[in-house]
Amino acid sequence: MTTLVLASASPRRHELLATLGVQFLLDTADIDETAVPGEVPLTYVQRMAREKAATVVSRRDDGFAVLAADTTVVIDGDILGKPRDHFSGLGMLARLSGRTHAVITALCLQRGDAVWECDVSTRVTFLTLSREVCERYLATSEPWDKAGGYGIQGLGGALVSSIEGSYSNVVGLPLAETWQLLAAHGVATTLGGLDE
Ligand SMILES: Cc1cn([C@H]2C[C@H](O)[C@@H](COP(=O)(O)OP(=O)(O)OP(=O)(O)O)O2)c(=O)[nH]c1=O
Repeated sequence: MTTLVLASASPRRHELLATLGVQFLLDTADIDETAVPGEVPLTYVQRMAREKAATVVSRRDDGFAVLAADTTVVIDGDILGKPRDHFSGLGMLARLSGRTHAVITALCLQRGDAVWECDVSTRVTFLTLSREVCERYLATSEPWDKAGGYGIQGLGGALVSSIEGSYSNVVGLPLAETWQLLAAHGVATTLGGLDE
């Protein structure tokens, strides 16, 4: 029997994976999240997820499968990670205001030398935001640990006029694709008690 390890410090990912009803352990991978100059967003998130999984796999023996994910916000081809400070948070919200962006999550499942990957993209459209609204949102604790400087699952949901695609993907772990990835590779065979 394979033990699943979620390589993530994100409380949202912990909660979302627990929602599937699968058993798992937690570990974290501290990797350098700097993008390579010229790296396209999809290549970047895939590389991040792969590096997180590989870091945790290297600490475990063969009886473990490791799941890792990386989520980023993409607008005009640019990667918006977590805001460094108030100024960068303000810049991110100003760029997202009144426009549609993509939220991409890459998933990586690794067991021994075998690596399986998939990625999911959701289109998110923001309301037009006044400077005052941006400032008030940045005064909350929400933006700082989240790609693009907002959390759709919190007050940030009030900034979003519509989404197209997976909601759980925006929060950091697309549930349908995660379930499919785990089931396809025999890591989890029941979904909340239901057979796959
Ligand atoms: C856009 C958006 C992102 N996020 C979060 C999901 C991710 O946790 C985070 C993006 O950073 P990530 O680097 O993907 O993840 P993380 O550093 O939080 O956790 P770990 O690498 O240990 O797994 O942004 C939200 O919670 N809500 C949102 O609406």
